[in-house]
Amino acid sequence: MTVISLNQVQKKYSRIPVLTNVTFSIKENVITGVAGRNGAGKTTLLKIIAGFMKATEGDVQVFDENPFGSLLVSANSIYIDDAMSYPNPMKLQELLHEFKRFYANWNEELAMRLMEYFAIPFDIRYQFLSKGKRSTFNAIVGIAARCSLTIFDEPTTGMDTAARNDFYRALLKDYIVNPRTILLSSHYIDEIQDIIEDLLVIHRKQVRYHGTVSDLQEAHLSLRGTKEHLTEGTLGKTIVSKTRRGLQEEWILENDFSDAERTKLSRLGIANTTLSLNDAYLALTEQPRGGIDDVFDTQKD
Ligand SMILES: Nc1ncnc2c1ncn2[C@@H]1O[C@H](COP(=O)(O)OP(=O)(O)OP(=O)(O)O)[C@@H](O)[C@H]1O
Repeated sequence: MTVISLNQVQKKYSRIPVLTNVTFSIKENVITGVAGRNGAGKTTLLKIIAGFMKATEGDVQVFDENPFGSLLVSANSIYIDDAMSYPNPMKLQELLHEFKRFYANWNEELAMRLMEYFAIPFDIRYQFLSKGKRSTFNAIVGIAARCSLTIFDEPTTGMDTAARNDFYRALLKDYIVNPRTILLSSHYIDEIQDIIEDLLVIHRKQVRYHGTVSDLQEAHLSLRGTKEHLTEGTLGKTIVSKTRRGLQEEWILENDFSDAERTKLSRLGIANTTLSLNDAYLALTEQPRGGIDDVFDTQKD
């Protein structure tokens, strides 16, 4: 069953477009990573899906309804980010009590066990928690709510490495037993790659990629060699990026090489490897040509 469906969605802030022609759909019970450079439009997209803001144009369907103002969507979804706010006077234990009333699938025992594991005091107000502990508390709420649609927008902001690892592990363990549709935005692809099945990449206001992690990795090839050999071996190919590596260069290209073309690469002494997910993602979203090297390159050709 399709849980989220966007068709030709556009979003403008004060007439300035930040999302254009966004079309994709997400099936039930899949964990999808949402990635993109700073300012790409991830938060805007996630808030449109959560029903917090309206798209300027296009059709948005969540659980077969327009999420904006939908009771069905708000009752079955949770949106967690680092800007959560709760009523000031309430202590965490009182908040947890309220969540139990609000979220139909709330698992109190799990919430309590996670609070204890992450050493979060119950008898304190949210605003007095440290930055990392706030994120951890929000993450616990996101997991324990067990909503059919769970949206985490950069949930690990401020968490230390151990807490980040534990959060992703807890989320995955709970998801395996209680599958739901999860959107998880992060700038750290390495951290989420073991738990996501699909990746949605927003770039230049549009969907640059939506598909499986493995398909993305196979879509590109990394080649290392001298500039002359690389130029000869990649004639007519689409070059995504070029980076200096000492005396050699690393070029990332779209992977449409035939067997004969790969043989030619070997003959020229060019090493070819598939990319890590993070490198494949960077290849999609970095500037073409030399990237940051160009800034320092005073001898451009
Ligand atoms: N309320 C707003 N009014 C005007 N412009 C906005 C507003 N909110 C966001 N923007 C702009 O919309 C664009 C997308 O912002 P958004 O927060 O969705 O990006 P993001 O991908 O989540 O960024 P980041 O990775 O830095 O968190 C940015 O250029 C941002 O400056």
